[in-house]
Amino acid sequence: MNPWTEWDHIVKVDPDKTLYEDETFEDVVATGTDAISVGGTLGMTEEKMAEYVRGCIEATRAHDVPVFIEPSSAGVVVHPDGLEGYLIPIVFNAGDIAWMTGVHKEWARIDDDIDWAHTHTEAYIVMNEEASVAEYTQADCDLAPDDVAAYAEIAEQMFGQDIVYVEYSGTLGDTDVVGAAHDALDDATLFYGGGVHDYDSAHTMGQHSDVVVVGDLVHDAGCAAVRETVEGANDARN
Ligand SMILES: CC(C)=CCC/C(C)=C/CC/C(C)=C/CC/C(C)=C/COP(=O)(O)OP(=O)(O)O
Ligand SMILES: O=P(O)(O)OC[C@@H](O)CO
Ligand SMILES: [Mg+2]
Repeated sequence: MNPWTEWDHIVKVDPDKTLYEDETFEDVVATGTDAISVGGTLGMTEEKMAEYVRGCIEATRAHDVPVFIEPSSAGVVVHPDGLEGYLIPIVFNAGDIAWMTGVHKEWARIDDDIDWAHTHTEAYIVMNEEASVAEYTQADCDLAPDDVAAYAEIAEQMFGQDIVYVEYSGTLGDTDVVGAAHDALDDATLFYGGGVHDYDSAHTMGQHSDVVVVGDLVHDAGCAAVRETVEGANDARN
């Protein structure tokens, strides 16, 4: 069984940002999140990625919290020992086919060490036009709930995707949109990310998705706030 089918919550740390005050990766693990993914869009380098991934792997060694890399380009993928795997975005509503196959082709061309057994794809639907990721991928964010549901449906049924990711990076999404994607899936897992900042927002989004992803909060407000979101996401499932 795919590990994410058991998850309620992911912390996404961005190597281009610092942790909150003097917090450590151990503090991030102690929030009770189910997995850590390392990724971001802007300012990413292989060095920053390697340093953050190393820190996360060391912090999770004594715990059962897997660490994944979620790359925004082929050049930032590293292969350290102890990494659980790779979550590779495919942007279904991108304005350029590069974000569906082009950069992936390029990755396969330049990286001879791809560990396919631990590489999983995520069918992204990017919904916040203000986010860097929307600009980066020239995403068409002008979508109604039935458009998003249809993208989710084809991602699972035609493209065999096990993860669909409704991405509102930076802002809390529309529950009608998120819920429509959720309802459109049979067995695939719906990740929701964007603007989750407290118990209530995590609980609400957790009720309309399978896994809640929390990003900026860990950098901007710290682990006490993240812990609340873990509780909200857990309670939404139970
Ligand atoms: C083929 C390989 C190895 C990589 C390419 C994978 C693709 C298609 C990436 C497209 C961009 C994407 C969906 C990246 C995922 C990470 C993400 C959404 C980070 C959050 O982005 P923002 O919050 O907008 O960016 P900042 O926080 O950096 O402003
Ligand atoms: O940073 P936030 O707004 O929490 O978004 C989380 C994640 O979906 C970003 O890729
Ligand atoms: Mg961000």
